[in-house]
Amino acid sequence: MTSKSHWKLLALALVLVVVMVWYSISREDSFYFPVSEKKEPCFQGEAERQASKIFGNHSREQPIFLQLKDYFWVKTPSAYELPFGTKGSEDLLLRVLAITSYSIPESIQSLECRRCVVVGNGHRLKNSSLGGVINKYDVVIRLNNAPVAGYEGDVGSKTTIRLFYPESAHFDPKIENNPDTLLVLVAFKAMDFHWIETILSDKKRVRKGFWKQPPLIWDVNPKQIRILNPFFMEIAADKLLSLPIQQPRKIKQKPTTGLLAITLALHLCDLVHIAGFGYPDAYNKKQTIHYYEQITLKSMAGSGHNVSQEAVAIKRMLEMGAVKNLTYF
Ligand SMILES: CC(=O)N[C@H]1[C@H]([C@H](O)[C@H](O)CO)O[C@](OP(=O)(O)OC[C@H]2O[C@@H](n3ccc(N)nc3=O)[C@H](O)[C@@H]2O)(C(=O)O)C[C@@H]1O
Ligand SMILES: CC(=O)N[C@@H]1[C@@H](O)[C@H](O[C@@H]2O[C@H](CO)[C@H](O)[C@H](O)[C@H]2O)[C@@H](CO)O[C@H]1O
Repeated sequence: MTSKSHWKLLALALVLVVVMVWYSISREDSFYFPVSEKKEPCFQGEAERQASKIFGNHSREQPIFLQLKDYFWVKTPSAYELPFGTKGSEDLLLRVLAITSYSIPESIQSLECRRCVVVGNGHRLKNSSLGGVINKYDVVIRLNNAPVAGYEGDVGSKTTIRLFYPESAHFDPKIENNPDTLLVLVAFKAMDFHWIETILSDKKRVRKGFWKQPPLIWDVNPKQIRILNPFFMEIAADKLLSLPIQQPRKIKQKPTTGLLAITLALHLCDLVHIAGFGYPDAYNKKQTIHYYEQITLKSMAGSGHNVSQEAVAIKRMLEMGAVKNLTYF
């Protein structure tokens, strides 16, 4: 080989290496951890230790779900209105808590170490083949109306907890959940409590007051329903996003349901993994955001979310090891 062609080959190899390095940096694969077939080792109290660094020492004292006794026997005062507290919604809430439950199921309670995965609705779950891995966690947390049927290979089929609000409730909850899935209501406004009360007590439905028509008939067992303590929305907003809690603005800034679910998992679990989190860059106007439907970032205008700020918060949690990511970020 002549020395000229030798140099050409070397230059080609160099270009190849540069392209490979650039590709892996651009995908930020540093926050991807390879999935192993074995269960990750779980250390009791680990998430609690991490959560106390982010949220402070006392957040663990808060109940995960709202309880009747705190509104019936003792009137627990709340400093904030929904979605960050229950101030002003107590009477409605009292009626809802009288017909729902607040317990953490025995199947979770009895675990020595709680391995949890929070499944975001992001497009990067598509063709991920993570279904089997997701199903192995003790607790699988899903969000809104994200489907499972037809997507089992990528997202799994087990749903231990699903967070939702009336506008994000799946019209047929039986298809996308397991019979014992906990359906956890995240209330943003008093009407959200009113909606669940009318559904469960079969009272006259109200159609006004929602930004999207929620189901009017919803086939669920009241024993499956829980009401998320708005405290978790408050600390996600305050400690993860530094948002003001009292906002005069019409479009209130608030955490996404996914960030709220990670906050919840850090208080409920011992190990927290996430999958399907991460939005396209703002200039990427054509990229679809969900694994199950074709919609873009444009659909989120007016939602009161700051997805780039949330990405910073998630990266911080990944860097400190509070959570691990099954997809790339
Ligand atoms: C039009 C609109 O209001 N869309 C909102 C939708 C919509 O209400 C429901 O899907 C029901 O139809 O809900 C939201 O979110 P959404 O239901 O899209 O997604 C659930 C959570 O997954 C994470 N996610 C999603 C897509 C993506 N590319 N990257 C992600 O990280 C986010 O953490 C997100 O919270 C919501 O509740 O937060 C936030 C969205 O703003
Ligand atoms: C005042 C009002 O109803 N605002 C609505 C927002 O709450 C709503 O955002 C949506 O509100 C939900 C709570 O109800 C969740 O926070 C969701 O993440 C968020 O996107 C947007 C959706 O396009 O429509 C406005 O009219």
